[in-house]
Amino acid sequence: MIAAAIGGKATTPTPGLVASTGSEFLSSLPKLGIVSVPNGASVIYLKSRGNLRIQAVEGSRKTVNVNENVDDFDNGHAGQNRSQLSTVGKSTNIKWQDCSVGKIDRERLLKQKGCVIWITGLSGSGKSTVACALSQFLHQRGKMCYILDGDNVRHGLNRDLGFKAEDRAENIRRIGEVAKLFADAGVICIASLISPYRRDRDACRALLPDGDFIEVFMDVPLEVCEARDSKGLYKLARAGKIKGFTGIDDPYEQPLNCEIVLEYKGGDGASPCVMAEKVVSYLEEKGYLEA
Ligand SMILES: Nc1ncnc2c1ncn2[C@@H]1O[C@H](COP(=O)(O)OS(=O)(=O)O)[C@@H](OP(=O)(O)O)[C@H]1O
Ligand SMILES: Nc1ncnc2c1ncn2[C@@H]1O[C@H](COP(=O)(O)OP(=O)(O)O)[C@@H](O)[C@H]1O
Repeated sequence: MIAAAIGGKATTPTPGLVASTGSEFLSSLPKLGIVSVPNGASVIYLKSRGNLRIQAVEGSRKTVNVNENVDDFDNGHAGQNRSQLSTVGKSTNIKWQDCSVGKIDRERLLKQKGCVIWITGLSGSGKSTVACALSQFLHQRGKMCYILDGDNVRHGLNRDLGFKAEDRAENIRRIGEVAKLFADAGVICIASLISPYRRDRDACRALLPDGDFIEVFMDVPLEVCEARDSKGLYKLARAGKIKGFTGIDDPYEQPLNCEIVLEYKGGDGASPCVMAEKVVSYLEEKGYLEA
């Protein structure tokens, strides 16, 4: 019955999927559980706000995807009720260590709500500039924020990664996980990286409770980014001296349903400050600047 509720008969459900089911049946389930579905995959689910949310799926032959996000979305205390030993990816026999001080407590202290503002776009589209302007505005208002810039994180945590597709995917995954920790700390985390693949961005979105992942698309034409070429990288890419450069000979997949689009308009209307103010207004409207 659980399998029917979350995965149907033949398909493997994906992490992040939310399935509704009868309330009586739902109340009979433990908060967190593992169940096998008919095609042999194991599914870890979490009860959240009257629904079942898929946390991780492991196939019978290979791991489909693993998402260790088992935050308790109902009370903001990460990991509550995770009392059993579990397997996450290659880690076996692990147990969540809980603490009585939770996300909500930290948010009250900071008078804000933790979230992730994920700025995606081509190189030269203005991601870092907007991230910095946004950080300045928030800081001036007494709000705690932190920028995870792709370029900067590649100087440390992600120094072992290059720009081939699987390295970019791992870069995005790691930054997504770190951003999630910042949000759990109550911080407004601004992630600014090209993140060219929709699937990878969506996987980061699935790590967070609904609403807390705010995707911002820098909608700037390639010609404009290339004309800016502040680092001279487009020139090198056009000359064939950099292979696999996003927008030139590597793909960029635009968001389909992002929360905010910052569109290049030319002239005064498109200054980084105006763009950052748009993000601040969104945060204000959605209640992220108060606890
Ligand atoms: N091949 C290739 N493609 C795109 N970008 C390249 C490449 N090689 C180096 N750079 C520089 O690295 C910065 C992008 O790093 P990211 O971590 O944001 O990229 S990604 O999200 O993993 O795709 C990017 O920074 P931004 O210009 O700030 O976007 C570039 O300066
Ligand atoms: N809104 C804007 N209008 C005009 N120029 C901009 C704007 N935003 C950024 N720039 C300029 O474009 C260049 C690239 O910006 P940057 O923030 O480094 O982009 P990214 O982080 O996406 O690579 C910089 O020289 C920056 O000053």
